[in-house]
Amino acid sequence: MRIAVPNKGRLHDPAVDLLDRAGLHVVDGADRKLYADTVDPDVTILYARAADIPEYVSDGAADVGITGLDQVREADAGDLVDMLDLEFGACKLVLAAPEESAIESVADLAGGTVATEFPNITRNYFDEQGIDVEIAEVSGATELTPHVDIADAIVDITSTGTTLRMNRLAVIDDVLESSVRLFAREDVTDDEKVQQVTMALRSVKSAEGKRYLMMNVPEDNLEAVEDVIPGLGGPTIMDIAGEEMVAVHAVVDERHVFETINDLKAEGATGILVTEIERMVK
Ligand SMILES: Nc1ncnc2c1ncn2[C@@H]1O[C@H](COP(=O)(O)OP(=O)(O)OP(=O)(O)O)[C@@H](O)[C@H]1O
Ligand SMILES: O=P(O)(O)OC[C@H]1O[C@H](OP(=O)(O)OP(=O)(O)O)[C@H](O)[C@@H]1O
Ligand SMILES: [Mg+2]
Repeated sequence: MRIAVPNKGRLHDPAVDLLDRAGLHVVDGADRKLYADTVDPDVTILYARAADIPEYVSDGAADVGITGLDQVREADAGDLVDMLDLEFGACKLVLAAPEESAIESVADLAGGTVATEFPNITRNYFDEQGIDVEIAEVSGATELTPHVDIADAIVDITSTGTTLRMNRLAVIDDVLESSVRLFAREDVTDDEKVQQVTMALRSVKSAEGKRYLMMNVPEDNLEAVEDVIPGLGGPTIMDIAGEEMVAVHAVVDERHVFETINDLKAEGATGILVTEIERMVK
């Protein structure tokens, strides 16, 4: 089974880090190599440009790929199945025009020109709106084009909004919300290895933002303690030999840890430990 992973750019490090946390450590992955092995002899990595990954997966050079939804939509590369939202690389494709221009809605662009690195997404967007525009494909610095009379508006990626602001461009409409996903070719979604890799990555995502609480609780207060531990199924309770205390383990949302610990202390819990969780396999 082969996984296509971004070879450089902003998606490379988080993708490799995620595979690592899923236990799929890359071995012998020296810089600038095309392929790398992983600790699983049946799983190899193919390093490719984020924009090429959809095509590589649909053509069979890899079976699954890690790349942005924007890249998959732009590639129009056969039927890729969105297996899992990996939740990094979040950004939006937006339609934007110069702040001082007369363009205030999509309709104002009829007969105009829109510059973009995403001609297919842009074409589909305007087709759906029933608005006829010329599309000027560029390969970067899209934000400059409206200021040099190449285009009236752009469709481009924004995340913090800094680049749009610096170029005095106002958002007219959201075109696509994107984040990095695990994609699989349709014919391999049920393969055992594909399922195993998906499960491993999902287990890392499930553990993010969760903490493991361990504590000792007087037997008599157990019910009260169970009441203050929020959600995620009942806690695990273990007898402590020869004592009138029980050990309680539970998974809680990180956001609730501060409050929960205060509540637990009030109910007589002692020796409370809070630890991170690497993976949660359901
Ligand atoms: N602010 C952002 N700008 C660009 N891409 C982003 C941003 N936030 C998330 N992404 C995602 O990263 C992808 C771009 O990956 P890419 O490998 O091209 O990174 P890069 O750092 O822009 O490298 P390059 O120098 O090749 O442009 C986008 O298609 C999108 O899915
Ligand atoms: O909303 P912001 O946080 O400002 O991010 C958006 C900018 O980031 C990307 O460029 P990138 O840094 O990838 O440079 P590039 O044009 O060389 O790809 C993208 O093309 C936008 O220009
Ligand atoms: Mg870029």
